[in-house]
Amino acid sequence: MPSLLLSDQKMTTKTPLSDADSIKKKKKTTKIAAINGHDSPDTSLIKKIKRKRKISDDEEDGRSETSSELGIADADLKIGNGSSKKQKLIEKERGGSSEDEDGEVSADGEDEKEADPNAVSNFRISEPLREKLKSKGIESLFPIQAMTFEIVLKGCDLVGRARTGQGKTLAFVLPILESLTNGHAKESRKMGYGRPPSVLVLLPTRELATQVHADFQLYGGALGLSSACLYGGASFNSQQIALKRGADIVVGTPGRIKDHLERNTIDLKSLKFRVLDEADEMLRMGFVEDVELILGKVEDVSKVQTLLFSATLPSWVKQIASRFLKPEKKTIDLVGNEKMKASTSVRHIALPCSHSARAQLIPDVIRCYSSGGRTIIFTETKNSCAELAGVLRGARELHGDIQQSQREVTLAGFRAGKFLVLVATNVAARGLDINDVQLIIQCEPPRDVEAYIHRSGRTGRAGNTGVAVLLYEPKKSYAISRIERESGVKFEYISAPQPADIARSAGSEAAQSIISVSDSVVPVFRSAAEELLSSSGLSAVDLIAKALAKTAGYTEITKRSLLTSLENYVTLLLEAGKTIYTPSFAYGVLRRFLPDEKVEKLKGLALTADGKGAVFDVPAEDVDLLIAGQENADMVSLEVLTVLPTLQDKEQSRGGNGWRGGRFGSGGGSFDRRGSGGSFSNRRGGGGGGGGRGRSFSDRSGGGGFSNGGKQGGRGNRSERKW
Ligand SMILES: Nc1ncnc2c1ncn2[C@@H]1O[C@H](COP(=O)(O)OP(=O)(O)OP(=O)(O)O)[C@@H](O)[C@H]1O
Repeated sequence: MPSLLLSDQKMTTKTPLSDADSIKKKKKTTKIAAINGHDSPDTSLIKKIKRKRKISDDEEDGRSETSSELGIADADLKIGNGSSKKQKLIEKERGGSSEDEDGEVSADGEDEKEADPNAVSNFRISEPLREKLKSKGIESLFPIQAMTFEIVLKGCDLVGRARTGQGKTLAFVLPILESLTNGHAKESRKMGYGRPPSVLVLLPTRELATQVHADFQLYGGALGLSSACLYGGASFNSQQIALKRGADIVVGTPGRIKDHLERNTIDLKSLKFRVLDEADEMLRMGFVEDVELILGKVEDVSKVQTLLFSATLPSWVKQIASRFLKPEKKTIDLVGNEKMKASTSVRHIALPCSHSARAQLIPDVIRCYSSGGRTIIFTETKNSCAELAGVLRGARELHGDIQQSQREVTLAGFRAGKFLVLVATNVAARGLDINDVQLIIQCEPPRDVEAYIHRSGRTGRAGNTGVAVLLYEPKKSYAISRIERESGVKFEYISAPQPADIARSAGSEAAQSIISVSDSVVPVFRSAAEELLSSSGLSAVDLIAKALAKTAGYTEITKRSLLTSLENYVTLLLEAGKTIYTPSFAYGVLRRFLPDEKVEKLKGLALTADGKGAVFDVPAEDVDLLIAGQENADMVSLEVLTVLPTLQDKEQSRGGNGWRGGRFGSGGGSFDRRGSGGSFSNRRGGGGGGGGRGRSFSDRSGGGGFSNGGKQGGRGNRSERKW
C-alpha cells in the first residue's frame, strides 16, 4: 500500500515500509519533507497529515476532502522550489542514480530506496507497468501522483492540482490503468472486439491529446489495453476504424468527440472513467456545452469516476466543474492558497521592449538565456506568430491556422531537436512536455494570468530549471504588476542585453574556432595576411580584432536602448527641478527647448518612480544635439542613462494630477540580489517614490557577459546560429 496515503498502521502491511525500525522511519519522513521542499521540522506536519488522512479514510464519511482538511494548503507540501537538495532528489527519482542488478537504486544504498515512501514499489502498481516506468527512468512517484494514486484506485472522484511540470498526467494514467486491469473497474469493463471505451480523456488542444495518448499507448500497451486519439484536422475514418475495433481508452478534444457522437461512431454509455485535463482551459475556450453533452452520455453516472486536473483552477471553473463530479469528491491541491502559483523552478524575468525592437532583441535573449537548449516564443496572435517566425532565422511557427499535418511535423521536429526555436500561440501553452526547453519568451503580457503560468511552465519541468522572459512595452507595465499580483511571481527586471556584450562572448568563441584551424592553412594565407597588415594601416591587434568580429558574424556594433530595447537608440533622463506629474507635462518641458520634430521622435516616455524625472529613448544620432539643447532651458537637465531607474506603473502615470508615490517605487538604494544569475539591481539615485513596491532593473551595463545561472549561451558564432 502506498506511503503518503496511509496511516503508519496500514503501512505495516507492506514489506518495505513495514519495518518498525525507527531509523528507517526517520529517514522516510525526512525524505517526504525533502521532496516537498522542507527540512525535518516539517516532518511532524507530514505525520499529522497522514494521521488526518487515516481518520478520513477510515471514516469514509463522504465529506469532500479539501486541501485544507488535509493540511496541504499553503507552503506545507510545496514542491519544486528548485533547491539543490530537491534537485538531486528529483534526479534520483528520475533514475539518475546507478542501479544494481535488481534494478534498485543504489545511490545511497539499499536503505535509501526503502526510505523513499514514494518508490514505485510501494504502490499497487503491477509488474508490467513498473517495468515500463523503470524503462522511462521513473522509480519514484512525484507528490501529486503519490497523493492521488490510492484515492483514484479506491473509486473516488478527484480534483487534482499541482504546478506545471509536476507529473499530473501520470497521476491519472497510472491509477486508471491499474483500476482497469487489477482494480474495481476490472470486472465491469467491456472487453472483446468492438468494445466501447472505458476511459475518456478530454483536453483542450490536439497537441496535448497526442501527447497524453502516447502515454496511454506506452503504459496501457504494457497491460494489453488499447487506445484511440480523436481530434480535429485528422482523418475521421481512421479514428472511426479504431473505435469500431474497440478502444479501451479514448483521448481527444471536445469538438471531434462531439462529431463522433453525432455520427454515432462512439458509444460513451459504459465509461468507467472521465478525465478533464486542463479543465479550466477547455471551459474557458467555450467548450462548456460540448463537455456537458459529452459527459452526459454516460448511462449510469454513479458508476463512472470523474477526475479533473490542472495547474490552475480559477474559482469559476471549480463551480462549473462541480457539476461533473460527485459531491463527495476529493481534492488534492498542491498549490492551494500559496501565493506563488507559477513554477518555482523557473527564473521569471521582465524586459521592456517596444514592438518594433522584438525581432532584433529576441535572438540576443535566446543567446543569453537558452543555454543552447530549446526556446518557445509565445505571441498573442496567429499573425504575429507567423511574422516573427518569418524573421527569426531557423524558427518555425505553430498556430491554429497551420494545417494539422504540418502542426504535427513541426512539433515532432522541435521535439527531435531539428530546430531549436518554436514560435507559437496559446496552442502550445498548455500541457506540452518537451525535453530541454530552457527558455520561454512571451512577446507581451498575456491577458489572463493562467496563460502566463502555463506558458512559463513549458520550461522548468520535473524539477529542472528554466528561464521565462516576458517582454513588455514600457507603456504597458501595469500588465506586469497584474501578473505579479495574481500569480505571485516576483519578476527580475532587466534591460536588454547589449550587442557589445553578446559580441564579446561571440568573440571568444570565434577565437577558439580560429585557433582550431589547421596549421596547413598558414603558408597558403601568409602572403595575403602580410599584404593586408601593411596596406591596412592597422595594428596587428586591431586587424585580428576585425577578423574575429567577421568570423563571429559582426561587421558593426550597435547600441540598444534600455527602455524600448531598440537598436541605435539611447535612453535619456529628463529632470525639471520639480515633480513631473504626467507624461504630457514632460513633453511640455521638452518642447520648451527642443524642436518639435525631435520631440516627436522620442520613444516610450515613462515617469520615474520618484516622480522627479522622465525617461525616454532617442535616436543615437540626435543625442548630442539634445544634450546641448538643455543649455537653452532653465532648471532642466538631460543625461544619458546607463541603468534604467525604477519606473512608475503606467496606470498611475495616466492618473494625471496627484502623483501619490510610485506603486512601483520602493525605498531606493538597496541592492536586490536575485536568482543564481548574480545580477543586482542598481537604482540610479535611489530616491524611493513614497512607498510602494520597487521595480528595479538589473545593471547589465558593466559589460562582461550575461548571467544565466552561470550558463552562457555558447552556441557557435553569429553566422552559424540556428535561429
Ligand atoms: N514520477 C516521475 N519521475 C520522474 N519524472 C516524471 C515522473 N512523473 C512524471 N515525470 C515527468 O515529468 C514531466 C512532466 O510531467 P507532466 O507533463 O505530467 O506534468 P504536468 O503536471 O501535467 O504539467 P502541465 O501542468 O504543464 O501539464 C514529464 O516529462 C514526465 O515524464
